[in-house]
Amino acid sequence: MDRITLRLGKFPFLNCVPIYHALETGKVKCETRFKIVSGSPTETNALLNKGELELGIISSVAYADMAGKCLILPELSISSYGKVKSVILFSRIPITALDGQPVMLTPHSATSILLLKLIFSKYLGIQPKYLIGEIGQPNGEAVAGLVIGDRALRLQAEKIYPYQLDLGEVWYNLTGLPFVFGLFAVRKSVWEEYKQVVKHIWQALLTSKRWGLNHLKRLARCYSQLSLVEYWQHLNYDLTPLHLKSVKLFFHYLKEAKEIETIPLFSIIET
Ligand SMILES: C=C(O[C@@H]1C=C(C(=O)O)C=C[C@H]1O)C(=O)O
Repeated sequence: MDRITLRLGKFPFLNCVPIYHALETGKVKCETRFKIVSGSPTETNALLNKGELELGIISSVAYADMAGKCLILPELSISSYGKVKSVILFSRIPITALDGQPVMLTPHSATSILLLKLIFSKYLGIQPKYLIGEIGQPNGEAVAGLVIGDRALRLQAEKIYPYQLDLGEVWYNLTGLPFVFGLFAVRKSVWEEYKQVVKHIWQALLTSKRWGLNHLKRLARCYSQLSLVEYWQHLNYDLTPLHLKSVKLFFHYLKEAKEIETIPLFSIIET
């Protein structure tokens, strides 16, 4: 029996709870030994790229760089059909007035940053001045900023910024497609050597996701926040042909905008 311990990447965001909770808490058993490593999207992207993770969630756009060394795990993603609620551009002034204005881009994101740039350049015809960092710092010069994850949920509740753009909603209105923020990937070399082990953990993730989606209220109570049920219901965790069509369209636009060099082939593990 293989005694490898797989390092499985996860985001430290509430969006991951429905997929990971049952697996992390042992409610769903997995024959494979694994260790969960938590990091922001830019961190898990880099760790998987360097081989410091064997598999896990990454920004969807990171796959464009890593397609040579990674494969996609089926039936899993972090997506939304419309409002995502945790990928938001917050602004002090109307969004259409942001031309030439400083806009902060969170350093934790890869995909959402490019989606925002695309929305500005392709659909709004606006060219803000991009800076990397988080909004809300004292003396910060930015009038607007892209925020992802739990901080985006909190900022929305605080209502400090009067103008807000939900990027999942914009993509859906423009394309009629779900937007795929995160994909699950495994390193090719790991898949080649440990197919059964990878399949075990993939199956455990699917079982854990099913458990999570059937117990959203119970999960929300763990965080003493019943409103999380509605948040999680806005998210979608599948990877259907429609999701893949959407990622391909997104990559096509990114290539047009010279943000990525090539559109990769989408290689999914055979299960
Ligand atoms: C849905 C979200 O989007 C996240 C944003 C990502 C990115 O911008 O690279 C990647 C994965 C997602 O989990 C979120 O932050 O809640």
